[in-house]
Amino acid sequence: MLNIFNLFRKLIFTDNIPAQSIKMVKYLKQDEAINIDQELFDVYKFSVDQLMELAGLSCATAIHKCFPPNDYKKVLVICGPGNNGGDGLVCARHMQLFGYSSEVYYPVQTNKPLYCNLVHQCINSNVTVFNSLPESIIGYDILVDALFGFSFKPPVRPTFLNIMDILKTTNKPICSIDIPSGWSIEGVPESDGIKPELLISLTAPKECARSFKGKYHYLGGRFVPKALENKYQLELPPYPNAECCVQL
Ligand SMILES: NC(=O)C1=CN([C@@H]2O[C@H](COP(=O)(O)OP(=O)(O)OC[C@H]3O[C@@H](n4cnc5c(N)ncnc54)[C@H](O)[C@@H]3O)[C@@H](O)[C@H]2O)[C@@H](O)CC1
Ligand SMILES: [K+]
Repeated sequence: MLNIFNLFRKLIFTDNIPAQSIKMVKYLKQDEAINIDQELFDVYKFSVDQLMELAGLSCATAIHKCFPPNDYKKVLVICGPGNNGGDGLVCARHMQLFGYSSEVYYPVQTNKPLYCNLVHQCINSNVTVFNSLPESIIGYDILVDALFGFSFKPPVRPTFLNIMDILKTTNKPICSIDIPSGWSIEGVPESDGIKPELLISLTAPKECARSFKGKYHYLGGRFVPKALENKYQLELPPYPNAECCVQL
């Protein structure tokens, strides 16, 4: 029902933007996503932690819209070894501030200051961070998948197979940050791949998001300068007012 409504809204109007001015958002290939990321740092001089904070905040906000803490109190955020995992650490901290009880499973940690600080911030915001898998995920209401983002190259390495199996077989709602983990960025997902209910694409959706069949698809990471958007012809949808995420 919601998807039909959104399709109708997209065809007719988007927040008072006339139909003729709406273009389809671009879906990025892996190398485009990597190049845009690099340009944000090298040309536009953003720092990683700046963008990560905005990305993680937009994910927490989108999750709040779809799975509010009154109904989905206890959350496990599963963080991988790269920047996708960093987004997850930021997201977990903001979710705690939003009224969730958040915990983090972060199996492969680095000693880079950025990540040590993010872990420190979590712990000091009453977010428990585990490096071994909790015995059971029965007690959690939602799972946030921040394992792998646009730099993922299949197949999944052995260290992450257990948690990937849990994500593949759980009936808890999964919220995936940027990419549903394990999906190839440009390909079609395997039939036994993870099936998130919410996908928050960051900067712009990636090719694999065309196969997303979950209930909610949001765009977050509202930090793309107009010149960069134009250069890569991203055709981003307008974000409503001061929102940090928008439903696609
Ligand atoms: N420009 C953007 O759009 C921004 C992107 N950010 C996030 O950064 C992510 C990309 O981060 P990274 O480039 O660090 O990469 P990822 O976080 O996607 O993953 C890289 C890590 O995963 C490991 N890995 C890759 N393939 C694997 C496999 N098959 N099995 C096990 N481990 C594997 C790599 O060794 C590396 O440690 C994005 O998806 C997004 O979440 C945000 O932090 C900030 C802004
Ligand atoms: K992910």
